[in-house]
Amino acid sequence: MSDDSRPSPAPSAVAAVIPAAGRGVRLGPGAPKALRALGGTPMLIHAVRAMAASRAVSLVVVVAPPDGAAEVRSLLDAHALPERTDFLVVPGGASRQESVRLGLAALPPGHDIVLVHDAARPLVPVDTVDAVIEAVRDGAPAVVPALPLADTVKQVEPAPAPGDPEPVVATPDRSRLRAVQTPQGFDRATLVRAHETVTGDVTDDASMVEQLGQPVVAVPGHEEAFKVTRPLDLVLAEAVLARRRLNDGF
Ligand SMILES: Nc1ccn([C@@H]2O[C@H](COP(=O)(O)OP(=O)(O)OP(=O)(O)O)[C@@H](O)[C@H]2O)c(=O)n1
Ligand SMILES: C[C@](O)(CO)[C@H](O)COP(=O)(O)O
Repeated sequence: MSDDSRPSPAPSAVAAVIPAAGRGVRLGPGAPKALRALGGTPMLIHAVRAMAASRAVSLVVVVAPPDGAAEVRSLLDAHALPERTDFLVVPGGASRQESVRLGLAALPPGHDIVLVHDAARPLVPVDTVDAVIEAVRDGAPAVVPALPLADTVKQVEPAPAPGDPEPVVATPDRSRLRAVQTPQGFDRATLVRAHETVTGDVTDDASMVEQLGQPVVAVPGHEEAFKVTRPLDLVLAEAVLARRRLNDGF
């Protein structure tokens, strides 16, 4: 049989882990951030739909606030979600890293590619999700969606005394810096090893893979994949959603 006549292997199954267990302190007082409304629908539901919008994603694991797993299950039941996707809910931990680890531990066998996506990035477009998956399928152990920076970045030293200005010590070359988003995509075994091995504080999963010495690559991110962190981000998210609804004619 020639190479051309061989059937192509089935593409690896993809699961998405959505850490949604944070309080959202920077957003201000209220319900846990992932449960707050955006366009009348909980932010988490937007994030779940964004992952399930990819036809490659067959399982979504939601990592709920530690005391909110039942509420999250009810929310998933109450909102329309694609039937081709399975959903699991597990309680989260005290840090994002811990929550992702708990989500990974709940993954059944059979999903060789894992996306990790912040509930706090509810509006990531499906093309970005698919671009990350494609890069993992092409052989990268870890993939991040990333954007060039719009601002010049300064490195500072701590202020000599509280309230004093911070001394600027360097201006890194902006052309080589990227602002990194989610979903980050991984070969599952690599991500599991990273979470078993790396113990220090980190702010994203790809940096754990970097610490293993494995390559991480960046694909283009999207401006609508921004993270809802502070109150102004919620205003922007509402505006993006309103624009989408206008464009879609509903
Ligand atoms: N213990 C935690 C902390 C954070 N997250 C999740 O990690 C993502 C990114 O975190 P961030 O935006 O910092 O959310 P919060 O931790 O909720 O925000 P803050 O730091 O303002 O409290 C969010 O989807 C958040 O729910 C989590 O699952 N478990
Ligand atoms: C994972 C992340 O969204 C990539 O930019 C980011 O690092 C999360 O940071 P946070 O301070 O926990 O929101």
